[in-house]
Amino acid sequence: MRILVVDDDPAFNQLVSNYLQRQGFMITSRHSSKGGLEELSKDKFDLVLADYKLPDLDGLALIKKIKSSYAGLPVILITNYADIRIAVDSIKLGAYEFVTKPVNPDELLKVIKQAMAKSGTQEERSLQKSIDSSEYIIGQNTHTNQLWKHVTMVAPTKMCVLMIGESGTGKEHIARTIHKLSRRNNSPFVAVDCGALSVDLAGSELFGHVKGAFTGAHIDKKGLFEEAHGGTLFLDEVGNLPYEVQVLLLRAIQEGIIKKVGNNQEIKVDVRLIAATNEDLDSATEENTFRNDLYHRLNEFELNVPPLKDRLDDLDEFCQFFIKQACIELEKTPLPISTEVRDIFQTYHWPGNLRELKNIIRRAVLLATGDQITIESLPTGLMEDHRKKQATPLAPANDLVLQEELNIKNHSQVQEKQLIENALEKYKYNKTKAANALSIDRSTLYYKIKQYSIDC
Ligand SMILES: Nc1ncnc2c1ncn2[C@@H]1O[C@H](COP(=O)(O)OP(=O)(O)OP(=O)(O)O)[C@@H](O)[C@H]1O
Repeated sequence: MRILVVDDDPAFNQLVSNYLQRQGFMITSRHSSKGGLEELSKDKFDLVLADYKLPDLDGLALIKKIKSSYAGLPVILITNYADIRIAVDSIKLGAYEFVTKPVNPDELLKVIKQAMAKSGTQEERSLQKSIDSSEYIIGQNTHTNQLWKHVTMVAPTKMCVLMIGESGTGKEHIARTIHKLSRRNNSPFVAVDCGALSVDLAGSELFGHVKGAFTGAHIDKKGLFEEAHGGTLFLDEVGNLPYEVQVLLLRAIQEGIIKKVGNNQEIKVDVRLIAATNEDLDSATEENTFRNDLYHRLNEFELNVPPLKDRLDDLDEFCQFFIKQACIELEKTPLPISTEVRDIFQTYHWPGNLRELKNIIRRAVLLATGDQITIESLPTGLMEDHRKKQATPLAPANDLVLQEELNIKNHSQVQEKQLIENALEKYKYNKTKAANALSIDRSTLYYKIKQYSIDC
């Protein structure tokens, strides 16, 4: 395996090169970006290790150049910890990882091995089969730009993050990105669907059990907390957690100590928690279905993830991204979407959000026969929705009267705001009832209240 080291500090360069050679790698080292790029044009490498501070182009500019000519080649950036923003930018530009100075050789070796395992050999890369599923689209939308800023700010901390958003908006993707941008990125990211944790099994799933603890416990088992030790535990659909399990979870978070089922021995765990919900947990605490203390423990930092229909300005970028992914997976040549399809996408309300868009595009790429994606490759449900919308034009805003069956998903932003205000007023600011009347879930209502700065 060949590694290109680009660093202008001769002592550091020598040290890293010697260490990696001892680990069995073939090393070529250069002291500038220009030198590094020359090497890449002459020879094949499996990985580039680049310092940020270089005498000509800086590390970020170097990553850009490498990614434009050798897309699948993993690059690891070396920065000072004080340069955390640069490190974050490097990930956005496609770096596999960043390592901070002073470099711990074992940590470096681990990251290099992970990068190589993920990207495969030069031959595999040249087949362009690898999909970088960790790529994160920030988009143009003001709200999602702000969201990205918050993601990068909270990532390096140990704060618990609570994400609120509809299904398919990208909550797990954000959780993985936070983990990747954190200092825990060399330890595991473990995800659990809380709705699937039954009262009977939750203790054993979260904290593990010892052999003989209950009927069927034939061997000792590690729980999710232990598996995520040193890393991040992602609690998806946390609102579905049975009440009894919430108590167990709170204790584990507060004390950082767990006990396996059937054993009294205390085990210390170091886990960062990220939770996600598509419910309004605030109301759930009022209704006593979610513990208030757990809610506040998880909600040290809140992120609101908008539904796709509220970030349609990002739709084109997501389309391109998902087309690229689908084409790599299905071994097809990238193709654009027709203007007609684009118009349909722009007026659709996307109840399944990014997941729905990704699936529709994947299907369309598979079915496409010509040189672009046309309406023939769209699912019938989407086309029917479009036809219905065309057949029933919207009533002018001043004619609108709130009706129980009104669905706000079909209205413009001005109309939407008015409808939400009317619904809130009608139901005396009871958000559950207002959301029901508007046929949206409570997390969307909360998001919209914030979006339109509605006073309630
Ligand atoms: N910012 C993004 N950039 C690129 N892809 C994204 C982004 N956000 C989401 N995706 C992709 O969209 C799909 C849906 O995202 P994800 O599974 O994270 O949604 P979710 O909100 O966690 O859904 P659920 O609540 O149903 O679990 C995934 O395939 C994910 O990779």
